[in-house]
Amino acid sequence: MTAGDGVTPVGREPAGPTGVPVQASGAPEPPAPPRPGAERAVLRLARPYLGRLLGAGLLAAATEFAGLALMATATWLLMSAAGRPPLDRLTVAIVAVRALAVGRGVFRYTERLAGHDAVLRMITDVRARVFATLAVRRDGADRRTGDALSRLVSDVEAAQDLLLRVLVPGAAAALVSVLAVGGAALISPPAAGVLAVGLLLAGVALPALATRLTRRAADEVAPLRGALAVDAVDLTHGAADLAAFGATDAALAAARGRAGRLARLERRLAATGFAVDAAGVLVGGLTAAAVVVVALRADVRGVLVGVLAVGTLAAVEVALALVAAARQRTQLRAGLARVADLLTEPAAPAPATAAPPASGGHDVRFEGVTVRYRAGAAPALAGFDLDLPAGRRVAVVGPSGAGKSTVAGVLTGAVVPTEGRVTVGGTPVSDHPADDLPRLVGGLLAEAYVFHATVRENLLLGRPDAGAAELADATRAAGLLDWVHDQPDGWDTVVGEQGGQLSGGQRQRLALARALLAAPPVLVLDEPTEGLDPAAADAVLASALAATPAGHSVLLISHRLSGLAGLDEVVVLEDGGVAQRGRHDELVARPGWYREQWLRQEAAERGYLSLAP
Ligand SMILES: Nc1ncnc2c1ncn2[C@@H]1O[C@H](COP(=O)(O)OP(=O)(O)OP(=O)(O)O)[C@@H](O)[C@H]1O
Repeated sequence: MTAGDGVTPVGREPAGPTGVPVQASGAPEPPAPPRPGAERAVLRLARPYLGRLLGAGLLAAATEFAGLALMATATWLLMSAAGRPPLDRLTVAIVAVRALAVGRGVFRYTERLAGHDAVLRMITDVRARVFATLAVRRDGADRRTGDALSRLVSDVEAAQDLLLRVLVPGAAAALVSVLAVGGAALISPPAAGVLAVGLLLAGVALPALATRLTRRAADEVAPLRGALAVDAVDLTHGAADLAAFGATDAALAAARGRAGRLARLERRLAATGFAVDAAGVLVGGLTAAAVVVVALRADVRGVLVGVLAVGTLAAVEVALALVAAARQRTQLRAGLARVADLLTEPAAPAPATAAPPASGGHDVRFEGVTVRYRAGAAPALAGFDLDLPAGRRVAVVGPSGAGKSTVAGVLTGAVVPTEGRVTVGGTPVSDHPADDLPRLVGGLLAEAYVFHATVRENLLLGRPDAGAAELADATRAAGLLDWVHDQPDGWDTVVGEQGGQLSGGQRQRLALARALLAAPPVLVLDEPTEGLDPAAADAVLASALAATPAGHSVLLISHRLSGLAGLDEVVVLEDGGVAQRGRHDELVARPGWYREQWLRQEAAERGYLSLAP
């Protein structure tokens, strides 16, 4: 039962690589280089906050400039004070030092406030877009919870860091470097030339070197983190199965291998970072020395030489922020590319036209629907036709893999047909607004999720405004009411994560009750009695059908043929095509898969087979 899991058949695949393809050895394949334009795709979402970001950038530049000016003025003040001049010659400098010290703190504070305000607003948009895309994404690879979580949390933070740690400080450092050269030129143009060279080394050459040295390792980090998040989810959720198959050690070893590789990469990145930082300090010292020599040769004397030396050290330090920004940018590339993959994808299958609302009724029609999940593979559904006018009840049966769940997936919009179309109320499913379709079509889909909440909360998801009587009716129809009454906490019984504190049958009944409570006009029931013994299955199916309001249509997907006698039509699917169709008694009378299977199931369930030799 895989069709309803949300997949995109061939030709509709979303763009871009996802996660880390893991080789049998457990070592991740080298990542594809992040595609260009990822930053642009993310930054496009920052547009509404451009004013705030510009403000933050200017405040950051003001902070750095105040720091630089503070160092230069303080140096001038200290050196001048050593000559014991009259106090009034120092007054302006004293006031300037105080003002710059206070101003720097104020600028820094307001810059952080403005920058974070803009970025947190933008991140909210990014997260909402990423979440919306993940929620409807149709390729199997991205159904991995860990990877999705990693994209939502750490990759999205890359977008935040791109602005706060790369663009804003980078732009501020570049601006202040230019101002520093201008300031030095007022004292000595040749010294300013040397300073410019030093700043170019610190702000251009070193960042380029840092990028070159760390790019490859950095590109591997984000997908590896995603893979580790997948490991964490698999190891936790699959712990019992891994133990049952004696595979725990191998799975742990593979995860440990990835964790070790991540640690090695991060160590390498840190070591390269330290080396580049050390080179930055060296550049600062050498530039200051060269500036002093050139200034002395240019006849600059006394206090101003000291101001130039200290100012140079401070300016180079400001320019070195560009090294940190470049390093950060390199490390963010892969994460940004993973986010951009999702941002550049349509968040949901957009309606082609403004769809007419539910006034079209809820007649359902499948017209030549073909679904092909993979290129070259046989179609899961081939030219499937079905009429399900309002009030009709149809069962789709057939052997495993025949395409039954795919029919349900196409009807609920989870699977997009490769050819043909499905209409509800005359409007193609893909043209119904995403919010409207579940009100028309819904029910119990394959692998229905039961939440870690109370029985009541799980049920109310189907219809939030349901009253006590409606809750009881739906639960009774699903055969779960006695169990609820037997629980000490009754409706407030917590069912555990993924319904883990329920038996398989109880979980299925709870999901069925929720579907019955929701009572959409087109009720899809995909294997509603899975996990129940034959007698219970017959009883539950009968009561569920009886509880469905007249006028509502039912599409029942089932591998059991019992209890179908009351339905208007039974469609037998084989290899994606319709092999037989008719009412139950007609099909039982005719030779074919249905009759054979019916006789076999009847015999097995009545225990006759056990009497066979
Ligand atoms: N998400 C998917 N990706 C690729 N192939 C898929 C996917 N879902 C289903 N298929 C393939 O499509 C075919 C039909 O699958 P489907 O789940 O519709 O069959 P089914 O009749 O419901 O089977 P079952 O009774 O075992 O649940 C199968 O061959 C299956 O392998």
